[in-house]
Amino acid sequence: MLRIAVPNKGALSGPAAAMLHEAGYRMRKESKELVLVDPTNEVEFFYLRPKDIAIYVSAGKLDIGITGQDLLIDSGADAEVILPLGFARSTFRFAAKPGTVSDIEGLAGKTIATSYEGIVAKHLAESGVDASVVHLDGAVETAIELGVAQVIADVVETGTSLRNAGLEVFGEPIMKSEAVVIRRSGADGDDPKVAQFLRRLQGVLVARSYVMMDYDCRAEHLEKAVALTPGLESPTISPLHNEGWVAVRAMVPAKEAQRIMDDLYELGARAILTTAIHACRL
Ligand SMILES: Nc1ncnc2c1ncn2[C@@H]1O[C@H](COP(=O)(O)OP(=O)(O)OP(=O)(O)O)[C@@H](O)[C@H]1O
Ligand SMILES: O=P(O)(O)OC[C@H]1O[C@H](OP(=O)(O)OP(=O)(O)O)[C@H](O)[C@@H]1O
Ligand SMILES: [Mg+2]
Repeated sequence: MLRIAVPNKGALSGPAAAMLHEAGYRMRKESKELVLVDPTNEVEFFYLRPKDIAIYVSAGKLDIGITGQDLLIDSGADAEVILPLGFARSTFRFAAKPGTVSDIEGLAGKTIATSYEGIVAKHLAESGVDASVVHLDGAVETAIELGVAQVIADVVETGTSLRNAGLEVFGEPIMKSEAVVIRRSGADGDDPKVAQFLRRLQGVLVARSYVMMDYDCRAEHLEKAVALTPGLESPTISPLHNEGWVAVRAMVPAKEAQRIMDDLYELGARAILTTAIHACRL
């Protein structure tokens, strides 16, 4: 049985559950379930706090886990990223009241509130800045107004939380993050059960970002049409009953599908269709 740590709550838990469901795994029905066995797929899911997942995985009894890259770094746990998952994308930044602190040197002697002490301490040490760090569990944006700190370091996605608190980011982003699959550093890289799990998630990532495109075009336009839809390996070309026409089938990036359909139409292609891909193994 493959033993997998998954986030039990917070920003990562919903999207992680959705991705696992799309990959064909059983999901818990009730948010109080701590462990779920999926015998058909030979996996066991452990629902854990996102911040703790890297620590559990590095301890060795769980094979892999889904967490945030920032949480992995913050924990200092001996685990490594094996697959980025493309959701829960965020940056990690310093922020303060406008006109107070505006660069990293200005942090000297200040108090910084954060839920990510590990990342902040590492960054301050690397920058050679001496500042105090106070740990808060969440809602860090309020810490300045309530006199706990002069600066915060927190996850920023849209910036809405900072704006609502009247704060402004300063300095370069401390790090970028997204959800990732991790394993213990130095774990067996060839474990077939892990490889199969990763292939399933990669299948979901591809299915989400590509569509299947079908169209008919005149044989003399085929080269130009294929240049627009080269597919992943090579498009499938089938003869049509009408002489001089062919049918083309290729995967295209979903984001570019509408532009490609316009270009194909201009070229004389017709019956241009896109269909969603539900799963795949490349
Ligand atoms: N608004 C957001 N947009 C994108 N990613 C986010 C957002 N908030 C948190 N994350 C990411 O989610 C992970 C944090 O998950 P966690 O569950 O600890 O946070 P949370 O949703 O703020 O929950 P909590 O309420 O327990 O603090 C981190 O990897 C972080 O970068
Ligand atoms: O830039 P934004 O789009 O506003 O997103 C970032 C905010 O989202 C998260 O907070 P959450 O809602 O999880 O509350 P928390 O502070 O209690 O963690 C994060 O901690 C930031 O506060
Ligand atoms: Mg939070």
